[in-house]
Amino acid sequence: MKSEIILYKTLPKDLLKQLNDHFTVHQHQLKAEMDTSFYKDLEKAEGIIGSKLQVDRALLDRAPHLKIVTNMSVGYDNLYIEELTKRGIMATNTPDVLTDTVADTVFGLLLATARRIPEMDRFVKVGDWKENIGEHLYGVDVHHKTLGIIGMGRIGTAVAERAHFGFKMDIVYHNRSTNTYADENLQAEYVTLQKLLKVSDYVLVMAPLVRETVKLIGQKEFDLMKESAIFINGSRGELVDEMALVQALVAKKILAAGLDVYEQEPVSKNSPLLQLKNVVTLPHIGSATAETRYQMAKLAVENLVSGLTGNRPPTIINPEVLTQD
Ligand SMILES: NC(=O)C1=CN([C@@H]2O[C@H](COP(=O)(O)OP(=O)(O)OC[C@H]3O[C@@H](n4cnc5c(N)ncnc54)[C@H](OP(=O)(O)O)[C@@H]3O)[C@@H](O)[C@H]2O)C=CC1
Ligand SMILES: O=CC(=O)O
Repeated sequence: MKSEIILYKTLPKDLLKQLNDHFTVHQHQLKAEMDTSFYKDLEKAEGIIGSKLQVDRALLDRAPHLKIVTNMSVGYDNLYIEELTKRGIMATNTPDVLTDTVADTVFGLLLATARRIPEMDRFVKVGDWKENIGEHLYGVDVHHKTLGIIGMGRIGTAVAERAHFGFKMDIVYHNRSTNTYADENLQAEYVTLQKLLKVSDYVLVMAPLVRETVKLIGQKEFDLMKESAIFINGSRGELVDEMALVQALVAKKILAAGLDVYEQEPVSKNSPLLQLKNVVTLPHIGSATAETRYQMAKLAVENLVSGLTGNRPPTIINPEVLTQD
């Protein structure tokens, strides 16, 4: 008999076929509150595949046969990894295949914020371009400035490569450990978080959301930044105290911000961030290109098929479950 699995994301036809060849697939929509039919299928499911579903103890209690949770994203803050591991359930994510695409998005966001590209686009389209623009609409340079990266991992490093080779920027970074590749190849300098905030023209947050990084950047951190600093968040909204960010922007403690992620997603249309001209907002599109989303879905399917056919999933997060009794 085929294993039963839950799919809660749309897949390209060929990948859906692959799943149907191996499993009985129950398709659901991700909702804030999953409905009764989802929980009915969850009772029999050996695998689940999709992204953003909160996999917590309450959900796992309703999934007695679950063997693998396959996240179609690199971030896995929606998964309670310790609990999954305790229960011997595999968890997988999709690293690497999205790194360059997310780095492109982040660098695009940085450029758009510095050079006020969305604002200038509106300026032209509403017919305000009647003579040469004045100084009040000037942007600021990106090349040869200092970029501070909090979270110099795969994506942080790919952003640093763009900054170093393409824009001749100086790179400082903060992690819990040093990044030898970045030190040796990008002349990046490991610094304390305080120093990074003080010296950077651009501050980029690219660390994962874990207990220690919740509200890592708040009022105290914005106070340390330069008045000319541009703040970019490409990781998760919860790493930033959003009210403190609004206050820093309104009080002109920093110059501008570029955001792909928010404390609450989709961001509320009443969020003060949306009223500020010096904020560039994207709808969490870091990896959202057709090619990369396909590669992420392909890797997720590979993880699921491997995990449920007795093979090691290529990007397992908690490999210790494979050797548990
Ligand atoms: N906007 C979007 O669409 C996307 C957002 N993301 C987000 O980006 C994050 C990073 O992805 P990726 O680069 O692949 O992950 P990596 O694990 O490769 O990099 C994360 C980096 O953060 C550092 N880090 C971890 N904890 C801390 C901490 N407490 N303080 C400072 N640095 C820390 C790690 O270094 P060390 O262990 O030495 O501390 C590591 O260098 C994902 O977790 C996800 O949340 C990812 C893809 C798309
Ligand atoms: O936010 C996206 C991810 O892949 O993580």
